[in-house]
Formats: sequence, structure tokens, C-alpha cells
Amino acid sequence: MTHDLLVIGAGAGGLSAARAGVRAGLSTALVTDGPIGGDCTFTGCVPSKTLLAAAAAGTGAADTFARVRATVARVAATETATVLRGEGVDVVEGRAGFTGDRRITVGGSVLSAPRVVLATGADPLLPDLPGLAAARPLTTDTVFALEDAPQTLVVLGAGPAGCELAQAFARLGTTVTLVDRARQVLPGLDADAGAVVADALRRDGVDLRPGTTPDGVEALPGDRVRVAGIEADRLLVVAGRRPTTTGLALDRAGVAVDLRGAVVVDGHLATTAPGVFAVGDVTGLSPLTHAADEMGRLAVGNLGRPRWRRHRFRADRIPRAVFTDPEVATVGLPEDEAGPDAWVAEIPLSAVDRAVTAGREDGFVRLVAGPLPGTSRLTRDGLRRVGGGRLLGATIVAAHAGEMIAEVALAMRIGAVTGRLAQTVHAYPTWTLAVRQAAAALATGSGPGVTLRRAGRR
Ligand SMILES: Cc1cc2nc3c(=O)[nH]c(=O)nc-3n(C[C@H](O)[C@H](O)[C@H](O)COP(=O)(O)OP(=O)(O)OC[C@H]3O[C@@H](n4cnc5c(N)ncnc54)[C@H](O)[C@@H]3O)c2cc1C
Ligand SMILES: NC(=O)c1ccc[n+]([C@@H]2O[C@H](COP(=O)([O-])OP(=O)(O)OC[C@H]3O[C@@H](n4cnc5c(N)ncnc54)[C@H](O)[C@@H]3O)[C@@H](O)[C@H]2O)c1
Repeated sequence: MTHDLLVIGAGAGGLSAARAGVRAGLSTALVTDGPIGGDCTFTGCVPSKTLLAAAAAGTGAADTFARVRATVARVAATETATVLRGEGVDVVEGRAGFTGDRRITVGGSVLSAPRVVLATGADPLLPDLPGLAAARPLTTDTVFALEDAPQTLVVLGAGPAGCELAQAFARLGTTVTLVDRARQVLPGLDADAGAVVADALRRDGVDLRPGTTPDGVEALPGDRVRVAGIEADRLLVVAGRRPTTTGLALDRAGVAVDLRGAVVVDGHLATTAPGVFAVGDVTGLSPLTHAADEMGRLAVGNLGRPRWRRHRFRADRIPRAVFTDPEVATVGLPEDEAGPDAWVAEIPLSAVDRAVTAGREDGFVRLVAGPLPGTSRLTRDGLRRVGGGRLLGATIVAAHAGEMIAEVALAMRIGAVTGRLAQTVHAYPTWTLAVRQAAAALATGSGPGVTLRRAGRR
């Protein structure tokens, strides 16, 4: 069967690509060997955020897991094969493998198209630890199917998944030990943000073991485990993810993968094979739902254009939020990468009235701004004269940081100077006033409660 566009994988990236294809008037086939909605709906964002919310509300463990299942089912019902067929997508169920250039088999059928989008996602990565398989570890593929919370749990990996799940289980009454080889929690993020989250986890009773690299896992009777000298009822491994390419026979299509197993793409998301693009977690770039969604749209737009008219995927415009309590949200450049000419305005939440009234003073808002193009190194006064500089990035740690970052992402998207944020009237007393307070300090040279400094000079 021949289509205009073949999309392989029906997670966030594949769904976005398939819908973009239909919008562009292309006959579009969406091939998937798993449930529509992918990782985000079934084993990622939706169950984890439901678990966090139910645990924070003091819901008992059994009811929490029932709520997780009900919520997943509710979200999944909005994106069934029937719904997609109604939108004009030809949904094909089964595992795809390439047999040649832009030609695949699914079950007994052969499908081909001049344009292909690979969106096969990623799977949990199990470290190469002796005894790990025998210990029957939980992963994000299995943890949300529990009926009840274990009494004791070791979480291996203190990245976003590990921190969110450690906090959720601690709040469900589980005794949690969080182990990571890195010296801080959330090692991919700013150390100050990691420190605030570490304090919050400790307050919830999580035993933090940074700088710990287990050399093996011992399975004990009844699914119990011993790891890094800690005994627990269960082990949850959240040590990263590996792009899913097994069984695709990418070599037959001329699609190259890198050493991590990620499909190699250029800045426009084109793979090494003509007419084949890749989006989402399989690329190893920004492994986030909204990034996969953005990439899906972009890839389909780019597939129809000559190279010089294609749009670049801008990872620097993708915000990121970790849904611990407090949340951590970032966009753009972190302070350490902004260069010596950038300026930083930082306000602790203890200087923000909404945080004080809510009794939630843990956290901060940090804005990074740089000189406008063509401007030489700026003094504090010079910064004021160029409207506070162009926004380069932000790190926010706050109860609602994931919501607050959207304003900064918008300002960056439209290339606004920080003075524009300062001139925008914000309702009092809101959390986002903290962003305005920090922006005002950049634009005016100082501000109550705000520290203004050159980037890198903490
Ligand atoms: C616990 C957890 C929490 C998360 N929380 C968040 C969050 O809060 N916010 C956020 O933005 N991101 C979050 N993420 C990340 C997010 O889930 C992923 O970035 C996103 O789902 C990736 O979408 P995707 O389309 O690339 O891949 P997937 O959703 O993995 O979809 C890929 C699909 O391809 C199919 N497939 C694979 N191989 C084949 C084949 N050969 N033939 C046919 N079909 C195939 C699979 O069945 C799968 O359904 C979280 C992840 C985890 C694990
Ligand atoms: N809120 C969100 O957006 C959210 C939430 C959860 C997951 N995710 C996404 O899902 C993906 C997976 O998340 P993750 O937290 O599993 O991955 P990650 O790669 O971010 O973190 C894995 C952690 O495990 C540690 N680790 C790995 N191997 C180890 C070992 N042998 N011993 C000790 N420590 C070890 C690493 O140091 C790291 O801190 C990420 O890409 C993330 O973007 C996003």
C-alpha cells in the first residue's frame, strides 16, 4: 500500500506528525505496535503526575493506584484508533521493520511512502549491574501497575523520574532511599535548584544517597533486594532511557544511529536517509512530550521543503519542568553557559509576597539576560539603557514553576528585552510577580530583594 506519509510510532511525536500530515493534505499512515499515546499517556507524564497529585492530597496507596489507572484510561480515550481514523489518519497496528528505502513491512503487509517519520520513542535503560535482572526491578514500564505501595523502596537514579517518584512514594507512606552516582539530585540541572529539591525530599522523609554507584544487586526472598548495602521490599530503576530502534532494521533504509543508539538527525530533524525524518525520544534530543510534539510538526513541514527553506529545531526554546514539590522549571541557557557578558537577576521566594502568604518560601526565580547583538560588554548602567538586555534563559524553583516558566518562554520566543516583562502589569499577589520583580531589576539596575550580578559570579 502506498501513502504520502508513513509515521512509525504513535506517541506524542508520531501523533503530532500524523496530524500535521493530514492537515497538509497528505494521505497518512500511522504504524504502532503499542497503545496510542505512547510513553506519556501510559508510563510517563500522565500516570506520574496523577500519582504525585494523589499522594500529595493524602489519598491512600490503593486508591492512588486506582486513580492512576482511571486517569490513564480517561486520557487514552481521547486518542484511540477510532478517533484518529475519524480525523483521517490510517492507523495500522503492528511492528514496523524496514525492507528498503522508505519501505516497511508490518505483519504481512508492505507499506511505502516518499516521506517517513520515525517516532519510536525510548525504553527504560537498565544499568549493567550483576544480579539486577534476578532482583525483578520495577521500572517506569511496571511501577504504575502496582496495586499498593511497598513498605520500603530503593530508587536507583535521582533524575526527574527518580525525584518525582521518590517523593510520591514517600508521601504514600513508603520508606524511600534515593541512590545516584552523581553528587546532587537532578544532576542535569542547576546545583542550587537540586539543593532546594534535596531539602524538600528530605523533609518528606526520603533518605538521599548521592555519590553512590552500586556494584551489584542481590535478590532476597520474596522480591526483596539488597543494593549498595540497603535492604528494601522493592527496587525501582529510573537510570535513564535508551532510544527504541530494535527490530526496525534501520541499516536497510540507510538511517544511522549514534553510540547511544539514538537516530542521528541534522538541525532540521532529517536523518541520514533521504526522505526519512526522526522526532521525539528516538533522536535523544529534548526527551520531553512537548518537544516530541513540536518536532513532529516541524518534521512534516520540513519534509516538503527544499533544505534551504527548512526550519531548525530550537532546543533552547523548549521549557522543561520537573514536577516535584516544589517544581523546577528551566528554559534557554543556564547561568553557567551564558558567558561572561550576561547578567543574572535572582530573587528568593522569601521576597515574593504570594510565596510568603502561601507559606511556601522555598525556591527562587533566576533570569539570565544578555547584551543586545552589537552591544559591547555592559556595565550595570549600560544594561539599564538597553532595557535590561535580551532574555537568554531562566531557572525557577517554586510550587508552580512549571506554569511560571511559560511567560519567560514567550518573552524569549518573541525576542523581548527584560524591560517588557517589567512593564507588563501582573496581578497582585501572584507567583509570576516574582518574574516581573527579577525582570525589573535587570531593567532598572536594582530591585527590592533581588540580587543583580554578572553571570558566573555567585
Ligand atoms: C516516568 C516518566 C515521566 C515523564 N514525565 C514527563 C513530563 O511530565 N513531561 C514531559 O514533557 N515528559 C515527560 N516524560 C517524557 C515523555 O514521556 C517522553 O518524552 C514522550 O512520551 C516521548 O514521546 P515519543 O513520541 O518520542 O515516544 P513514545 O511515547 O515512547 O512513543 C513511541 C511509540 O512507538 C512505538 N514503536 C516503537 N517501535 C516501533 C516499531 N518498530 N513499530 C511500530 N511502533 C513502534 C511504541 O509502541 C511507542 O508507543 C516522562 C517520562 C517518564 C518515563
Ligand atoms: N517532568 C519531566 O519532564 C520528566 C519526568 C520524568 C522523566 N522525564 C524524562 O524521562 C527521561 C528519563 O528520566 P530519568 O530520570 O530516568 O533519566 P535521567 O537520565 O535524567 O536520570 C538518570 C539518573 O540515574 C543516574 N544513574 C544512572 N545509572 C546509574 C548507576 N548505575 N548508578 C547510580 N546512578 C545511576 C544518573 O546519574 C542520573 O541522575 C528523561 O529524559 C526525562 O527528560 C521527564
